[in-house]
Amino acid sequence: MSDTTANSAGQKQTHGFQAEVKQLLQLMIHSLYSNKEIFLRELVSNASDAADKLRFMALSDSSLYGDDGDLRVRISLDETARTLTIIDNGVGMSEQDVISHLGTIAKSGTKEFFSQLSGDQSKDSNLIGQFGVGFYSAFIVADKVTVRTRKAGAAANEAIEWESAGEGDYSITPITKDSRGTEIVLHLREGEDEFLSRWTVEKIVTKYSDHISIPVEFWQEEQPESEGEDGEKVAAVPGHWQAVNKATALWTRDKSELTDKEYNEFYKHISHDWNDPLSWSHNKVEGKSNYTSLLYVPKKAPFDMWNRDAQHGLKLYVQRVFIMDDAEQFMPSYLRFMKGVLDSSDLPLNVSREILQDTKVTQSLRKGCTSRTLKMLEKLSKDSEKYQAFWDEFGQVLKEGPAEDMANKEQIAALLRFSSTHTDDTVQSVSLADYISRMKEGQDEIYYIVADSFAAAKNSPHLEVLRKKGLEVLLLSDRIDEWLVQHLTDFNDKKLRSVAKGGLDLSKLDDEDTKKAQQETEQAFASVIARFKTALGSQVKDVKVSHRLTDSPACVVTDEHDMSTQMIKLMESAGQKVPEVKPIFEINAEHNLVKHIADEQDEQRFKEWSEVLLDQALLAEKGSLKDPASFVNRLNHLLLSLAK
Ligand SMILES: Nc1ncnc2c1ncn2[C@@H]1O[C@H](COP(=O)(O)OP(=O)(O)OP(=O)(O)O)[C@@H](O)[C@H]1O
Repeated sequence: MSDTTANSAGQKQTHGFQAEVKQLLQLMIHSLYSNKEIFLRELVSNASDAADKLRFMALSDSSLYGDDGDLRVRISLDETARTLTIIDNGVGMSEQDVISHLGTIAKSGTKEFFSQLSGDQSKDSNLIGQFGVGFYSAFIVADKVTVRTRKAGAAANEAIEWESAGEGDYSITPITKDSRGTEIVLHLREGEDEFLSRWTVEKIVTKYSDHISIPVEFWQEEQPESEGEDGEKVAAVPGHWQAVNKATALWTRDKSELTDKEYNEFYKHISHDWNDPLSWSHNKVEGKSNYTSLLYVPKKAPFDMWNRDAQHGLKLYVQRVFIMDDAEQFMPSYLRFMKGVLDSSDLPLNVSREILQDTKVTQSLRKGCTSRTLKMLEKLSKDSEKYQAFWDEFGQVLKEGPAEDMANKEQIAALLRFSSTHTDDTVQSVSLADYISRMKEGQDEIYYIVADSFAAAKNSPHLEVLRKKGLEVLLLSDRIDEWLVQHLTDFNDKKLRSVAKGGLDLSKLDDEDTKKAQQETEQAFASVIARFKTALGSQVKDVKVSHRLTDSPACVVTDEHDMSTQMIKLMESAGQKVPEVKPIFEINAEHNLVKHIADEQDEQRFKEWSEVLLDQALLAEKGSLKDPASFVNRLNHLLLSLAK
């Protein structure tokens, strides 16, 4: 069966696996055992990728095909030797390729993956699935794997044999291999005889790899001449390789003839994800633009979603010829979690990443894919359970949308979900439309607060009067939120309004009696306010009677057009110089502590109280003080004087 011979000139060398590979192999063998048949999916998937890569290289050098242009994968079983062999005539590997691909893990997210392992087998098996199992899954069922490979364009005697028992090391030997491509021989472990059964293996291949676009073939034994039902002679059929799959690119097939299972398996093939996708959208566009897109929303975020250098994007084909993986030009960054295939008839076959950067075709494809994705998410949002699962994984990325994509701002805003005082729950499930539907009569703005944490937002003194009036407030505490509200200033003609800023005016919602009472308090308190202003001097921009507090004695707010506290913190943490922003100090005239201070006749003591009150308010707002020691000293001094 094998077309290889040992290369007498070559020396066998032994190499150690990278430490992570050893760990991954151990984990895989133990955690994925109950799902062991997936090794076939992984190896057939790699063979199909190898065919795609060869086709791509042959676009510029068709001699790479040699006399072997029909790309395919073959699977053969040998009961006596107890081996299962997968043979492709794809791109193959050089010695260097073999060492770097089959001895190390060169993937972004590797560190995060290993740091998240828990030792719990079922949890870890899911993590491995998400991370991608790939070639090493062969060791779930094999106690020895032999790979023989010859790279396209290399001579027969430049082939390589890689062999390992999946423990600490592997060997590499130069060999002679007559044909191009890769042959992977799995020496099955004791007890894995089911993978020697043609029927079983064929069934698994059909289950997982029906969508593979090249033929997956099994050997069909010779059929001797026989007699038909009516005694007629049926000619002998010689032994031949026969495909068990449809071998057409799945996205070129008609939607109506594709099953969910096929879509799911295809997703796993292109994404290297373990889970089924959450949803997909398959579209053929004809007319001004001609392309087919098959876009998937994954269930789980990849390990490297927050890594700026991580690769993402669609698999690009031009007229069914694979061109590149991770073509990021067709999706905006805030949709970088999307997976899928784009097959364009308008791009040239020799298109490169550089050319893609700024062609009209790219722009129109990007527009099409973006709009398709947003529609898909909108549809998904009708199923609140599924959409919540999506939001919990990818919501933070989608929140980058309004800043990045002005044209689709309103549509993206409709997809956003927040925590709010309606539920007071950390789960972000409130849409802006939900919020608007609950707005009180006379309310024409969407209220929000941005804080460092959910607890800080939820317990902020700024919410006191809004809670009392039954006005809902969005509780924002993700890192991206301050950035989001800078760009998302309104939705459905309703302005978004920070409750921590000076411009908040709830008087429209108050009845005449309340307004009158407020005016009276302001007048009665005018002299106390003047004392506060003198006592605090340049520490504050202004001092006012507050109408937003019920339980707290005081709070600070930023002037409507000043930079918000949260924005200042973000800029400071990014090492940027921020101009000093003085707070407006608001006093709750009804609070007993404030009444006590107002009665204080000693101006020195009044100043101390004012400063303690201001520091308290700053602490509640920012979570820290510039000079905490002085605050503690002043507070202790006052406490002592009260204790006397
Ligand atoms: N049959 C093959 N022909 C040519 N190259 C191959 C073949 N099988 C594996 N490789 C090379 O080895 C690399 C590693 O394969 P492996 O399956 O472990 O990872 P992957 O396919 O890149 O991603 P994943 O681990 O998510 O499946 C591949 O990217 C490819 O370069």
